Amino acid sequence: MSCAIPGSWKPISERSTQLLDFNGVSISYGAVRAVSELSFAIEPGETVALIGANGAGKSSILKAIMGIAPIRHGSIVFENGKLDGLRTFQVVRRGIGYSPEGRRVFAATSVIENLHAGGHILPRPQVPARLAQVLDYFPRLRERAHQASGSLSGGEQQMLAIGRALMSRPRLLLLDEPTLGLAPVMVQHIGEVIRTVQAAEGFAVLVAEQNAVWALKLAGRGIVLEVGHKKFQGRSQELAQDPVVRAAYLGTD
Ligand SMILES: Nc1ncnc2c1ncn2[C@@H]1O[C@H](COP(=O)(O)OP(=O)(O)OP(=O)(O)O)[C@@H](O)[C@H]1O
Repeated sequence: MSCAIPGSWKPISERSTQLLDFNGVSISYGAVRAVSELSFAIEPGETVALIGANGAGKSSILKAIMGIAPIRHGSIVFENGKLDGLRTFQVVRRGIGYSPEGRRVFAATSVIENLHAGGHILPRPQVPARLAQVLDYFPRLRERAHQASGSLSGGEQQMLAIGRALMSRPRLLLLDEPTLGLAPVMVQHIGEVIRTVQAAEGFAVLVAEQNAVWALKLAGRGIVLEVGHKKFQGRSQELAQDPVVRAAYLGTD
């Protein structure tokens, strides 16, 4: 097994400004082991891509951070506080936003109501300003503010899911398969919006994606997973040029 570890990648003990420390974490669903003793860290403001085939464990990692998937071993530390055992709303309160796989917008309620749901941890007086800011980031959502969310296109629902996650002003944004099922033009647009908002707000992003080409363009670093194990990690450019990674995960050789 080859593993690209660039010079800039330092062991956790040598880092000073770590935002998230995912440390030796195993995730199991009954007898099914989804992730085995996996470790990685995220620094403030950076974007990290989790890539790998179906069932590699990408979603489970995000769900474990959000307190949705069960952690069997290891610990998850965010800004020096353990997340283990916290419920999802408590994780959001700590500063992590989550856009789940499949968007999971509340279909019968309006765009505005969905966004309000994402902002429930904010002090009430701050909600209108944050709502206006998120609608500035996504003008299409402003145009559709009072429309039922279930009537939006797939791309618009994805924007809504990201906008809802942004409402809580996260310092780490988790995105699960944000390009799934979207047309190429929308895939590109979603990437541009994420980059623009991130530049404005400075949060870090952890994105789980099967579209490895897109994810490695968005992210500075990538972690390639195979059945719950880290197979490769490195700077995105290096991974994108690695012949083994290209053949196995990028559909190129
Ligand atoms: N709720 C669950 N109950 C039992 N097994 C599960 C559950 N969720 C995930 N798994 C299993 O855990 C493993 C990892 O799944 P996970 O969804 O994390 O992978 P993934 O890389 O995100 O794949 P996908 O892109 O298909 O979502 C798979 O073998 C999957 O079948």
